[in-house]
Amino acid sequence: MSPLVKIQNLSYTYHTPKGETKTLENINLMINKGEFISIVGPSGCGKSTLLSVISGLIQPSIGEVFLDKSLINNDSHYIGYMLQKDHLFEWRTVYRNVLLGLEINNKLNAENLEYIDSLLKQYGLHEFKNYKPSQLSGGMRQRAALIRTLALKPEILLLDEPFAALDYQTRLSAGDEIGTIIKKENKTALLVTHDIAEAIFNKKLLYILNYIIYTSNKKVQYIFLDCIS
Ligand SMILES: Nc1ncnc2c1ncn2[C@@H]1O[C@H](COP(=O)(O)OP(=O)(O)OP(=O)(O)O)[C@@H](O)[C@H]1O
Repeated sequence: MSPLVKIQNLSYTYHTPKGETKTLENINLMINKGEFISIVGPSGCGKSTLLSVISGLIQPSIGEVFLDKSLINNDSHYIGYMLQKDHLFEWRTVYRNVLLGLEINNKLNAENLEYIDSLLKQYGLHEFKNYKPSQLSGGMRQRAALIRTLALKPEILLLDEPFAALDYQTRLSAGDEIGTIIKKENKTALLVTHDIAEAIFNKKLLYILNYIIYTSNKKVQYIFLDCIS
């Protein structure tokens, strides 16, 4: 089976009038379909940069990133991005927030609407669909943001510290919930975080092998956790 994402000898350097910042150096990584990978590293080590490269928002300085055997580009429909802030719009109901990606991409058809309905029902938001985002808890908001992302049926989800804005207790439960949804929907996901505990939030999902990749400016270490339960 060929990997869904293949990163080969990736380096990235930012160039600004003040100079250059070497951010990623010689990263090699393969992500198979259905895998959940966590990338852990301290602030500033290049985690968000790595996601930006994988999503095609920026091009590698050196190296290549393949998505399903093709070089990535920035209009790929393969990618769903979930950020620290949920970016739900307060002037829209939960339902109209969840529809937003489909609206923008002109994909509001019966099949997709049915899919959204089933996600809202399965993940406990259906009865809140006419609420405003401010009437939801932090964890519910993150679930709504995830459903908005899933609506476009991305092949891979890029999660950039999606729980950082939540309080500790909510972060734990939202982490579990989001991990369960991703597993149930059989999505491939890449989570970046500086929080080791968050990186293994999917511990209940009986993954036989879970990769934690620790990135730093100069090196990448792979830590393999076996049979996390
Ligand atoms: N647009 C940019 N222009 C110049 N330098 C940048 C730019 N974006 C990020 N950097 C630099 O690249 C390095 C890595 O930044 P990045 O945001 O990828 O790290 P991170 O690990 O995601 O950090 P955090 O956990 O704080 O979000 C930092 O030194 C940062 O200052």
